[in-house]
Amino acid sequence: MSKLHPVIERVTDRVIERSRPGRRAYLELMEIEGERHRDRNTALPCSNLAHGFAAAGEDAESIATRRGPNIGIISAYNDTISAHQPYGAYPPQMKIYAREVGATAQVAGATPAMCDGVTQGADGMELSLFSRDVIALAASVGLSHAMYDSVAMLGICDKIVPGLLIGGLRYGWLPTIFIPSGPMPSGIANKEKQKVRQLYAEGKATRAELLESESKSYHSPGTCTFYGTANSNQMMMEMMGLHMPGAAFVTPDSGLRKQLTRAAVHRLAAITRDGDDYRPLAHCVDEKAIINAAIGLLATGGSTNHAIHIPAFARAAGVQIDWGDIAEMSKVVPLLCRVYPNGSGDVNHFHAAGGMGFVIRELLDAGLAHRDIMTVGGGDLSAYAQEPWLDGEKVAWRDVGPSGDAEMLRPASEPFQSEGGMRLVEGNLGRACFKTSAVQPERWTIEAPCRVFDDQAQVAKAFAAGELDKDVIVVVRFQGPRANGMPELHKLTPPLGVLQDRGYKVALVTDGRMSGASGKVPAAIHVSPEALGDSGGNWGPLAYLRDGDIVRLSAEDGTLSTTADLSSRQPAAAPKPAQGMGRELFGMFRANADEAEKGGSAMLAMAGL
Ligand SMILES: O=C(O)[C@H](O)[C@@H](O)[C@H](O)[C@H](O)COP(=O)(O)O
Repeated sequence: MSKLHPVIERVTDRVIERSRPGRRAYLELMEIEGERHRDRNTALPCSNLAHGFAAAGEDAESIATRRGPNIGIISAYNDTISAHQPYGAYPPQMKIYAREVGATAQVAGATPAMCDGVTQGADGMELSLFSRDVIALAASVGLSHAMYDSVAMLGICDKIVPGLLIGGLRYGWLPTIFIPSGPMPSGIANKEKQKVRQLYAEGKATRAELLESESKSYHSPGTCTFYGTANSNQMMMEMMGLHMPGAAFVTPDSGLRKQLTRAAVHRLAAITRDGDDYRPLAHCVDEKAIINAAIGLLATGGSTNHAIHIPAFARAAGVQIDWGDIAEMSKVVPLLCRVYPNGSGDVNHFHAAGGMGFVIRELLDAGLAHRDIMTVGGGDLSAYAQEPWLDGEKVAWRDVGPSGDAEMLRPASEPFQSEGGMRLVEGNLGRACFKTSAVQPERWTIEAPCRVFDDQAQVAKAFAAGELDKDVIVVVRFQGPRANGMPELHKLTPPLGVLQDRGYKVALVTDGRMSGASGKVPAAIHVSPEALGDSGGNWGPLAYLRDGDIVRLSAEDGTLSTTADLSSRQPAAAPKPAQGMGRELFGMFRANADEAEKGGSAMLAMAGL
């Protein structure tokens, strides 16, 4: 068995040490809660219990007499978001699978699920990050019925998995499995789609041509096929051992998908407190599992959104991890994958080439991931270094061979880069993330005069007027959690991509987010502290920048700085919080949110986590 890399060991020890009081308090609470709910039927008075099974039909008696485990399903189903559309059919099917092993299943609750693709560049995007916390709250409400012995989480997309995980972790005495439904089949190549978008941005393609190309990309139920936030979530659930092994990227209507879901339900009946293989979520998600999630992100060049979500869900488990920890590991975790936007193939091609089983085997063999974590699949993370297949009617697992496509997936001994896909940049403009995996190394350093904007629409206008046809660092500020909920600014990619292709040195600096689908243009994102002042009147450095200031952004030497003297300036006036599209209702989330590096969450901050 390979020895753990000393840097991974050092970072893990540091995270364990830093988290000691929080982790202890969390585990103590979970232990007390688990004991209190050990026998849910005596814990719940009869009238309460009867309310809970009144509509359970043929399962009512079993629930009433506690004949077998009762699985709570938290579903983020809706049929507008393509990845979640298949979930509509899941609960009735899951109830049948539960009965096969003497268990029952009930839908404990539903959560919202928003699609960042639908809301990209639109007002609704300002609710997106906070929707993660709404989902955590909604999951918590569902589980508060206290009727369950284990939990099935039905959620895939960007904020949904982190939100479900945060909610689930507060019920961490319950064993919990995430059940994905898989990617849609590949449509038009993602690079083709981007090309048409750039042509449209330049006025060289019509709206009809653009819509035709987009509909060839987004064309059926299932997760979008680029390696963005949703698919990075799936990767993380594998790295943390919270899926059935290898469930991430099996297409929605395949027989294998069905059998994986069936196996997950059977497993949920087997790993409860009453059995002899108890696997509570609180013990599965420990410091090592959280470190594994970050390592997976680095090794695969995953979504930058997880630089925000990992610290957030870690807090829900009593663990503190920050960008310094992730950046230190990035120096030794090699980049093993090139999936669009970091390459040209999509997640279906990635899966066919060996997928997550290959990545996990390589990381484990090179001592770059923690093997000794408690997983839901059984045993430790070794089970996830395999791939599922159909042996007759049943799912079985087998070893993964060599990479089926060296342009997309490489062994740890011959990686695409000797380091991971993300770097920390910092200086007198703050601290930010730079996703290196999608950017050509010759663009890792950009130094140029900046143009400062207070929203993305102003950038589009300046681009259309030709004002950005030069070497420029585009600063988009007042996009942090407190200012406007920290939207993704992915709509900036086509115009900035056009400028880059015209031969200019371009970069983006923002306290907002980019999408997991963003790439190509160098960007310092999630700049912390954000520009908008906090309750103590401390404004972030971006609030003091002016047009023409020289800004240096370098992933090579880890810099984000300006030569301008900001000390004698007043901060710029911040735009007023926007109204409409429900944004006014989210005032309390904005007012109390903490910095992106901590997860950008009012809910966690106010909970004292
Ligand atoms: O973080 C993400 O992964 C994105 O938010 C993603 O959820 C969204 O759908 C993209 O905006 C679409 O990306 P394309 O530009 O590839 O269509």
